[in-house]
Amino acid sequence: MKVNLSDDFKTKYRNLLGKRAEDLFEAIQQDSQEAFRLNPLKPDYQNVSYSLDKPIEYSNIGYFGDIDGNSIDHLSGYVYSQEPSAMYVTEILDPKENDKILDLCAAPGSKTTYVASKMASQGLLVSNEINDKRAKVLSSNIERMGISNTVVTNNSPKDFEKKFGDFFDKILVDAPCSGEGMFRKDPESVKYWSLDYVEQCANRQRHILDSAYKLLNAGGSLVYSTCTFSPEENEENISWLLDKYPDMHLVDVKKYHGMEDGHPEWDNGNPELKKALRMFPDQFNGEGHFMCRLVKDGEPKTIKERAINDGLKKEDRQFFNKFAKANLNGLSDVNWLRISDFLYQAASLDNRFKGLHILRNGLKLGEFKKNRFEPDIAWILALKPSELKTVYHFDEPQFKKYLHGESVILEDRPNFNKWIGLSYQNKLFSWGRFSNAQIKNVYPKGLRR
Ligand SMILES: C[S@@+](CC[C@H](N)C(=O)[O-])C[C@H]1O[C@@H](n2cnc3c(N)ncnc32)[C@H](O)[C@@H]1O
Repeated sequence: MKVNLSDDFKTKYRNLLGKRAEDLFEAIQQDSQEAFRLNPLKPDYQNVSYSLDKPIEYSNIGYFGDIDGNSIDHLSGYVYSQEPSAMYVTEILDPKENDKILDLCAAPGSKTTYVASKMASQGLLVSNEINDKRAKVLSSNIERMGISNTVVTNNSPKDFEKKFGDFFDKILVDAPCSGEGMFRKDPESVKYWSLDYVEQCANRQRHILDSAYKLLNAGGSLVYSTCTFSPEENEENISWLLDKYPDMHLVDVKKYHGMEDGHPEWDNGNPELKKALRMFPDQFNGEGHFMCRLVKDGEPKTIKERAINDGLKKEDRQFFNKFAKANLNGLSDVNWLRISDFLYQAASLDNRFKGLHILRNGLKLGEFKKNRFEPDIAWILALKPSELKTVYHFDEPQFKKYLHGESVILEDRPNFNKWIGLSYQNKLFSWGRFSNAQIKNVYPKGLRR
């Protein structure tokens, strides 16, 4: 589909880029670059049905290629579709296993799920999204990828300031922007673009950056990224932050083939801005992006957790242990948390979260029903086959039937325990409730196809 670039857009970029602007306009009319990531949180994670022949040089889990949202690799969280430029944002954030990380604009979750996959289920990741519908999508993507160290919140960045103060080691602001770098991926988005819209976005981004500064511990890193070319939303906002907060400074990030320096001449001429990174689709094999990493001066403060009560009732452990004894090969010691009738393996028991709108705190293990415990899909997506007493491997017709919402009859009438893991192509994707030679369908209605 042709992208209809407005005269204002063309004039603006002819002024900034000179003759090169024509190459950029031409690149915007080409197909966008498809890519995907593997998920190292899964066992045997390279076992996917997609070709791994075209690796992305700066990511050890990223590959060029397209994936199918109905494939088992996708449904079981072994792959995540993400275009190549966006992958580099997580690389420059450089998540480490015991970090406390805040992603302030996280939905639908491409960067956050990459961050979590680098933290190996350790530390704490808070994935926040201000828009409630988008926050739900974020939460389901986190569930699909089997992530357990993440609290998903649905708040404005400002809501965190009083509660958390300078709590976080690393913060990602992947800001809502005018989206110029995504025009060819989403040609409809060009309709919203105007010179005024760029200004509005830049203004909103400053508010988010201001919160991010306040939430960052001394010595911590802030990564700012947009998928737009406009200097107002990029270099100008970084200059604004550096002027307002002199204890912040830009640091160099490695630039691979086709990645370019930031443009000081599009702003106040400060040569530091060259440390930022730009990707233009006429030079780089990906969509348009801007990103940079800033560090806050000083020695990190020690942050102590202020633990809340886990909310478990007396009989909860009894019901849960009964379930575990019958269906699992053991149980590791985790932070339990009961919220209404649901049991979580909490990512955090810190009372700083009190009053925030939390969609998910860690891993939802299941629900207490009358005198019993029933496991949740989120849990199976985070378990390994070796942790379950019984895993039943479906063939293709059985898999399709189950995915469609039907039960599956086992002619050989095996003698299984009640809750079994279901796998297809060696990937766990659902619980099954076994009774009387049948695997009863418990695949969530919203996921059926
Ligand atoms: C570029 S998208 C984030 C994409 C996401 N990081 C990913 O990789 O999948 C920006 C997000 O910021 C959210 N947003 C919009 N206004 C906001 C505001 N004032 N503060 C924080 N986030 C906002 C949008 O709803 C949107 O989900």
